[in-house]
Formats: sequence, structure tokens, C-alpha cells
Amino acid sequence: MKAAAALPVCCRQTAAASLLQNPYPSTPANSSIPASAVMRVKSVRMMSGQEATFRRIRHGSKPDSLLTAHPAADLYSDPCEKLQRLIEVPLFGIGTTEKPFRPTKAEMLQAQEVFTSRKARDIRRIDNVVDCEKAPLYHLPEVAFMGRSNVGKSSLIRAIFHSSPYVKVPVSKIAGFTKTLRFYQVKEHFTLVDMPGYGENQPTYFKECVEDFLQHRRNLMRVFMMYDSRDVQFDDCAYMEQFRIPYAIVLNKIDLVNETTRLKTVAQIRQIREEYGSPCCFPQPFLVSSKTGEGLAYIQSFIAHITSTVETNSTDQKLSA
Ligand SMILES: Nc1nc2c(ncn2[C@@H]2O[C@H](COP(=O)(O)OP(=O)(O)OP(=O)(O)O)[C@@H](O)[C@H]2O)c(=O)[nH]1
Ligand SMILES: [Mg+2]
Repeated sequence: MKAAAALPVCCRQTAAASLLQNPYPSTPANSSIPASAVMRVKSVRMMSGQEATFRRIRHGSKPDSLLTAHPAADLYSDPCEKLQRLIEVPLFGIGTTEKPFRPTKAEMLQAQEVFTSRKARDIRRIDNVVDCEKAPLYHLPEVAFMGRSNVGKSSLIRAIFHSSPYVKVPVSKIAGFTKTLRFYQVKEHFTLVDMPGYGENQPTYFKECVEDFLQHRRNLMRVFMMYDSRDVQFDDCAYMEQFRIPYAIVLNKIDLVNETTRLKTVAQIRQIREEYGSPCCFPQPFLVSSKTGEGLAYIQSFIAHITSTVETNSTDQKLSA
């Protein structure tokens, strides 16, 4: 396939440079969400003890369920839905055909079980390659996590596997830590792929490695475009739109930003989709914290849903097919 566009770090030399210049401005000019509505948002504090409990579960020796361990906590509610309650303008859903992903608690518990391992081989790393042609096609659906260095891709995968004590996902505070495509197989259901980050300390072979993967991987169901909630620039989405790669936006590290910042970013995503069309972008962004576990159950459910591992009836199938 011809390479007409490249990811932002490489895009200056490509024909798609103009498309990528600033397709998603950081301050939408005509946002239909009034600034006053955003500013009226009250800051909501995190539930006390939530982070500590999540840590205990993550490092505990026996597999546990994040959801059942928090019967009273809001770990299985969608942080995005909480934002929606604060304003009247819909944050996502353009027209009448788009419905947000709303798994029930029972469906979330089922998804949680998918990511829980009781044997070492249930969930495991199966490959670690630079050249995606060297990674076999596993005949399983694949989902991949991409984004700039240090946004927390590996940390999110580690958090997703928190009930699987046998699988180790290396993370580091040093940007550019993950240098290869790392494939994790989840039982006989699907594979998750952790990708090298771009920007700071990106590997020299990044373009070949990641673009080949994105353009040629036949089983790739969805790419999670990850951002650090403190510094969101949607300049890389144009690449996904151009190559028609289905993706969903993930705002990680929400523990580090307040409700107002979250709301502004989500409003910006809505604006972008309206202006740009964004047929490949899943309408609903996922707000998560790999550190506290907030939003984790939602993204676990979404992965289980799009890989047809857990049926989620509350979703418009058209959006996630
Ligand atoms: N506060 C907070 N810190 C986080 C969160 N997620 C990741 N981090 C921290 O961010 C740093 C980078 O995390 P990684 O998961 O290695 O980031 P990455 O995107 O995989 O980075 P590369 O492999 O370099 O592309 C680490 O110090 C993590 O502890 C989060 O949700 N909240
Ligand atoms: Mg990494």
C-alpha cells in the first residue's frame, strides 16, 4: 500500500502534511458548548481510598476482581458519563444513529473475567518484534495501543491485566521505553499490542515498524489512540482517518486533571468529530487512569465487546462492528 501520510513525527516530509498541520485545533473556534457551561462545572474529588485499594488488588498474589472488590465505588461507571451529567449539550452522539457504549454491570463483570488468569498461560506475552512481518498472524482479533511516548500505553495494558499476576508488562517513567511491538494473547480470545511511542526518544525504525503494522495487519479491529489528559493534541488522528483505520480515543492520567479540563477535552473531541466527519473515530472517548483504575472496567468491556468475546447488548452494534 502506498504511504501517502505518516504519523506526526514523520509527516513533515509527506504529501499529507497539510492535512496533518492542524486538523484538530486545541481551541475549537465555534464550539457549540458554551465556555460558561464548562466553567460552571464543579470540581469533583476522587473517592477516598480508591487508589490505595486498586494498588492492593494489582499487587495482590491472588487474582481478584476490581469490580467486585469495589461494590460501593464508582470504578464501573464511565467517567465520561459523569461529565455528561454536568451539562445539557450532548458530549457525543451526532445524529440519532450514534449511541454511547453503555455496558451493564453484569457485562462489565463478564469482561473482567476475560482479563483474569488463573494459569500462567491464560494471558501471556507471545511476541516482541520490530518488523510486523515477523509477527505471525494469530488468527485472533487484535487491538493495539498507540500514542506519544510516556502517555501511559504500557501502564494501561498493565492495569487491564491487573487480575493476571503472571503476565508482566514493563513500564517506565523514561519516555521512549517500549521499543518493539509487544503482543499479549488473552486466552483464545484476542491479542493486545503495545506499541513504541512517538515523539521523545522514538526509535529510528518507528515509521516502518508502526506504519507497517497499522496498514497491513489484517486482524486489527481497533486502535486505541492514547493521550496524556494534561496535554492533548489530536494531530495524529488524521493519519487514522486517511487510512480508514478504526480507532477510539483514550484520555489517560485523568487522575492528574480536574473535571473542567476533562470536560473541555471531551467537548473538543465532539467538535472535532462534527467538523472533520471522523468516520473511523469511535464517538465516545474513554477516560481512564492506569493509576487509580478509574474508567478501566469500561475499556475492558469495550475490548471484550469489539473482539466478540462478551456480547454487550446495550451498544449500538453499528458503532463497534
Ligand atoms: N498519574 C498517572 N501516571 C501514569 C498513568 N499512566 C501511566 N503513568 C505514568 O506515566 C509514565 C509512563 O508510562 P508508560 O506506560 O511507560 O508510558 P508509555 O506510553 O508506554 O511510554 P513509551 O513506552 O515510552 O511509549 C510512568 O511513569 C507511569 O507510571 C496514570 O494514569 N496516572
Ligand atoms: Mg510503553
